[in-house]
Amino acid sequence: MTICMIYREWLVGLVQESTVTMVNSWKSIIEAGGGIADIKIDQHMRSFSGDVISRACFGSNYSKGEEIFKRLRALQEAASKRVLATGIPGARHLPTKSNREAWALEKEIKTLILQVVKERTEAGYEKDLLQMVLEGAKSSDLSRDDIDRFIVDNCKNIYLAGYETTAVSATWCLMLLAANPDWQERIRAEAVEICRGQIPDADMIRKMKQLTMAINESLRLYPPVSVVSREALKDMKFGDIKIPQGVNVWTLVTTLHTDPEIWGPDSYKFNPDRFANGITGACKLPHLYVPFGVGPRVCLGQNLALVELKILISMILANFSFSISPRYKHSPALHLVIEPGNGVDLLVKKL
Ligand code: HEM
Repeated sequence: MTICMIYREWLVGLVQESTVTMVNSWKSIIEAGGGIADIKIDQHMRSFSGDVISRACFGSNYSKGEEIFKRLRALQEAASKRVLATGIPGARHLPTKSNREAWALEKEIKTLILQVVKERTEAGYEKDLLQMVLEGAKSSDLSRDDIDRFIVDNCKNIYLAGYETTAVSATWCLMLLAANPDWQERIRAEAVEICRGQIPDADMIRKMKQLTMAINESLRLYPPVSVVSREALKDMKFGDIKIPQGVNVWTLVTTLHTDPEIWGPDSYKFNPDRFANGITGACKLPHLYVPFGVGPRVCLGQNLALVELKILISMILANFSFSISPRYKHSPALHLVIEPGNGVDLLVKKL
């Protein structure tokens, strides 16, 4: 067995555990509600993806990982408020109340991460992402302070890149399946036939073609990351447009993903069948579909994210049926990711 396969099995195992926890929590809520429940699903999806990323990152130091991630989430909220609230260059250096709160959180996060690192170094080897970061730091020729910063920054990056994006993707996909019961039924039939009452594993999710098509379509219509950006490292020219060195070029993902020139006249419609022959069959050129970005800086966690989405959604479909609740108000909003402005409310029944 190669190292890659060992890691894949380990990751699939921990996604399965987090999924079972999520599904059991819905079963309890539905039982308490007498067979049906009106659930705002956003927070449940966040707990699921937070659980996966804490375990993937911090292995057996997982409960301390959760503490760190709780503070990172608070920091992320504070940061998005600060950016939206002022917009004044340099304002993030002023000792305002919210800045002081953010600085205190930063300090706590650093202390907690370095505490886990110390425990880990004393306890020995584990196969999690923290271990990979530590080994990356060890093989560099950075100074002690820079090593600490490297470790703290990488742990923060993994969390910020992998938590909200996966949670919001699952939320949008479930909303679309609730609004399209024919597709919900098709994917459920596929999941039930392939899994036969078992928890889906890597082989099973590979066989789930309809589910893959629906996830692709959901990431097309609601890509969590709205902009893929690149800085011009030298003066460049695209056609007639001159781009001076240092300028950031933003590609608007939603615009690319819904252009009728690229996707055809039904570009705003939920139609997973367009992915029946993969991404190349769905649009004019495959690099116009970029939910995970493109090129050498493409998302490092895309395989993990797809495993998470496939195991979670197929398990939910095998255990529950659901429709849109009358409480739901459709209002996609751009915060750090494109998320449902008022959350997603589903009426969920146990099968
Ligand atoms: C559905 C979920 C996810 C979506 C839609 C997503 C999307 C993206 C996008 C659009 C980028 C920028 C790529 C570019 O500039 O070309 C990115 C980068 C990145 N993502 Fe994800 N991501 C997801 C989940 C994850 C997960 C679960 C992890 C980690 C466990 C992760 C780790 C990263 C990292 C480390 C980068 C930076 C790569 C680099 O700069 O070299 N992502 N992601």
